[in-house]
Amino acid sequence: MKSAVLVFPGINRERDMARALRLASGNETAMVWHAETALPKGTDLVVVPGGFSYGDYLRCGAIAARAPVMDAVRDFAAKGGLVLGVCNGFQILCESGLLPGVLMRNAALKFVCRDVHMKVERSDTPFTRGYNAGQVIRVPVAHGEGNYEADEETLKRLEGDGRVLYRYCSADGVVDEASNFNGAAHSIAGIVNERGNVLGMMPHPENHVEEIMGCTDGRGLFAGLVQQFEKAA
Ligand SMILES: NC(=O)CC[C@H](N)C(=O)O
Repeated sequence: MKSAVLVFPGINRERDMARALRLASGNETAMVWHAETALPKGTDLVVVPGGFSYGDYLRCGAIAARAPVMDAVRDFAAKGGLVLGVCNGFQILCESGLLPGVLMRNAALKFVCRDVHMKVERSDTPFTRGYNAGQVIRVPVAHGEGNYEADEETLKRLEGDGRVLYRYCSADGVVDEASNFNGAAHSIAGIVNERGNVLGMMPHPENHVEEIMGCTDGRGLFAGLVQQFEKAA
């Protein structure tokens, strides 16, 4: 699997992401600067990583969404290429129109940095095939604007089409107000676009991939993506 990680000024998780991708795939990852107008030839997966692009000015992700490289990402996605956005990456994908909805300030208006749990809603997608449907995984979050919101019609379509792939829950899988730490509509942690090739999620699976991190629950996402390309080869 050939992956490309985008780099914007203020991003800080790009190396964690590149490491997780390398551990899973055995290949080096291309780092692509925001001012580029093309992606490396043969790219299978584009990752928009987490951080504080452009200092979170205006709204998280609003400026990065207008960077030159995002036109190339839009073309790539339009051709069916896989795009993964994590945290600030999810915000950038929403701001760039690749995903519906918006990430608002966390309900308690505080930055939250801790481990949370989320449920994998289905396992028959490139972004979840490394897990079982209904599996509960532990993942870190670190964000101030993770409260996913969309209009009623959009939420209905997301649910009806099975496009909510990850949902916040308790350690034993209960989806309720208590486990919905940032106030997201329908406890949404991650969604895909209509075609199913663009995923945005707030938690950081790349930070739970090695024993030394205290948890390896994030591995499934990367292993599943690698499997996807092994299958295609
Ligand atoms: N870890 C991140 O990507 C943080 C995203 C964004 N800066 C926020 O605070 O919401």
